[in-house]
Amino acid sequence: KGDKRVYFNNPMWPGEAHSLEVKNVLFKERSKFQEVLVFESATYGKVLVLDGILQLTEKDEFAYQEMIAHLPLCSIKSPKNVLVVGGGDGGVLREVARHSSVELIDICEIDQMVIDVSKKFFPDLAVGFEDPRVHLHVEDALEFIRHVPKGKYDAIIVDSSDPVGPAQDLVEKPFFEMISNALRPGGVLCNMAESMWLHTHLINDMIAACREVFKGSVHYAWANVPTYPSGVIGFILCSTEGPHVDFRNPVNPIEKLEGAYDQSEPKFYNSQIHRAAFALPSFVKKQVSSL
Ligand SMILES: NCCCN[C@H]1CC[C@H](N)CC1
Repeated sequence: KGDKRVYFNNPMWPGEAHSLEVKNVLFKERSKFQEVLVFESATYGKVLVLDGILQLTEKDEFAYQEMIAHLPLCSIKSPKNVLVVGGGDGGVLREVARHSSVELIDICEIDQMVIDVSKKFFPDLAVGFEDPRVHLHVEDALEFIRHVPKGKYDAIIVDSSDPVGPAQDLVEKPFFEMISNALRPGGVLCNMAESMWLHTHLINDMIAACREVFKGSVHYAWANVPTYPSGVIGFILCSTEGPHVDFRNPVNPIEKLEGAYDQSEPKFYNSQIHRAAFALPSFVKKQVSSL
């Protein structure tokens, strides 16, 4: 058939590979941290790839950006101060900005090239940077979080790439301890947590570390994102000791929020999907509860 394809094979998911047909390559350079690739796909719009790992496509990015933002923010009454770690494409910022109670959105992204590339090729995601509440910090999150005053944030969202390379430190206990310190009592963390089909050990290690650090509650949730490996992506939701957070009953339902950018509702997230995200297949329940 002669179509050109990019193959997403990686040692993290041996023996398998997802591929997308390429129409043309739009950008390919090495930043200080990683290779940044943008291509126009045949059927999923433009695609962002970091070190050979698919980060997002225009067609299905909203599933991930909405879930990682609204699962935590709809679980607490009126979030005010929010920190986004990673997320340099701006998609999570776009979703956080839907919450009118939010007054401050700090974002800490290590790679300026990701931000520049998103503004050039993914304007519907980079729109997130235009909100006046957004304060951009281009630096290593490990350094940034070390200097955050105790209890500053109501919610922290870690929109990281895979823990190989720049994001390696973001899945370890010292980082979680600094995150916990930066959250108020009853504050919430939402962390990208890979695939229940592919990353059992990593998920176990992350949940075990979170259970030691976060004395409120720790839950695993998941969503379908067709272009991520195995078609699903997980999230770990944690709350610090203090006012109880019941992640499975959103106290701040999205239905009553109006979009900061347009009046359209989120395209994937809603209160039923919120509840469903915490319903786990039995093999995962057993694995997670046994930790
Ligand atoms: N902000 C774009 C999404 C980044 N999250 C992805 C989740 C799946 C991973 N294999 C790669 C990063």
